[in-house]
Amino acid sequence: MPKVAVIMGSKNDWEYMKEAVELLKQFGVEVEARVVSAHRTPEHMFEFAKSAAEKGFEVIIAGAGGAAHLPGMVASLTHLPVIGVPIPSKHLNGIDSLLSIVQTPSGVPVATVGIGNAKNAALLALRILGIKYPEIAEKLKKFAEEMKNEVLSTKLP
Ligand SMILES: Nc1c(C(=O)O)ncn1[C@@H]1O[C@H](COP(=O)(O)O)[C@@H](O)[C@H]1O
Repeated sequence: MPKVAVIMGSKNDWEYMKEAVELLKQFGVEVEARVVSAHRTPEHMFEFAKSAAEKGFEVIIAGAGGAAHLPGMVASLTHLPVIGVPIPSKHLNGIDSLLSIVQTPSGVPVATVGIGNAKNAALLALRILGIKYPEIAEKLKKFAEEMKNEVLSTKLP
């Protein structure tokens, strides 16, 4: 069973990040979710990122808000794909989070989704896993088909 780590800078990010966890689980992916902060728990972040591949994780999803350094710092310490979720922040509505995550320096890629869009982070992780696991690729096709049918059957008042 593929394994994805879903990390976040604060327990307060869970209200957004739980969406990614739920969707990944629906697709039969093993998920480990935990709070890891580059700012508040730097040693723990280092240890987590350095050992993530050895522990069998194949993709890391990292959510952070404000000065959102977590996804980029984790990406600098592992060769695994890292998907960043900019968490809406109190003062700047997540624009700060988005720019902090998307503007990593050349050489340290973080695939960045929209502000608060943990669902897309999960779907992107599933697409990455789908390269290796045909059953996930199949489920993604079904998911897209269902979404299409839902849109096509929409009746406006
Ligand atoms: N951006 C980071 C990092 C980091 O990047 O290491 N650690 C925590 N945070 C963010 O701070 C915001 C406020 O956190 P609190 O609500 O706990 O004060 C959260 O959105 C978290 O992701």
